[in-house]
Amino acid sequence: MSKIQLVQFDLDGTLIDSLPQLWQAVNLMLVELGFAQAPKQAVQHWVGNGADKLVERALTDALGHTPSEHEQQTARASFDAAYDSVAKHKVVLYPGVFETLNQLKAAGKTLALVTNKPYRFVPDILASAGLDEYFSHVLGGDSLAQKKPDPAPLLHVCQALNIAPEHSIMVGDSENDVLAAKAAGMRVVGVTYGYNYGRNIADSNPDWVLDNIEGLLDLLK
Ligand SMILES: O=C(O)COP(=O)(O)O
Ligand SMILES: [Mg+2]
Repeated sequence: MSKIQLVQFDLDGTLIDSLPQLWQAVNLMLVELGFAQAPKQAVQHWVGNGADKLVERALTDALGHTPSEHEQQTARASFDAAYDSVAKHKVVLYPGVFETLNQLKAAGKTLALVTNKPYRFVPDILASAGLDEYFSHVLGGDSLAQKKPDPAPLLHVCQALNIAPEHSIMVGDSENDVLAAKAAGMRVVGVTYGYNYGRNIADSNPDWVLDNIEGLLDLLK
């Protein structure tokens, strides 16, 4: 695996445990709209396809039906304001993240971040986590017309850096990461400690499954 030049990372559920802040923001939104709060596990299962889907899933659960365009827009504005106020609070990195990123950098790998989270939230979260100096490229879920599981963001990063997909690897916690990487012609590592709608990442058949991100260092030797 020494041929790998570029490592593309997912953010939520892979590098940081953002569920506490996402849960809090969803509940601030639900309360503002007059609904009951949602349990943490429900929110965990709604994360993965960006903020619009998170809001739509929470609203569908609260309303008992699919929200109208107007309901969705009102809720999304409420969620954005709430998440703006809490997203960068006490950002918790998973064990081994700094060590792994530092060693990959020291080994000369290029690192990129491809998240489905709307871009506007990402720089502050990275700065708060101490991760703002690591990535040559950072894409949010709304940076391009397509988001994961579409391969477009991963291929965009490869093209921008002039690195072939077979010389890149994706690391993520969700089937969206696995599907995007496979469609991009890239190998993929699934981490077991993230969200993935409460499902086992091994079921999505990533090329490797890791319980701790530090396992990457052995893989990429
Ligand atoms: O915002 C989401 O739904 C998931 O974000 P991620 O792609 O960083 O896991
Ligand atoms: Mg994720």
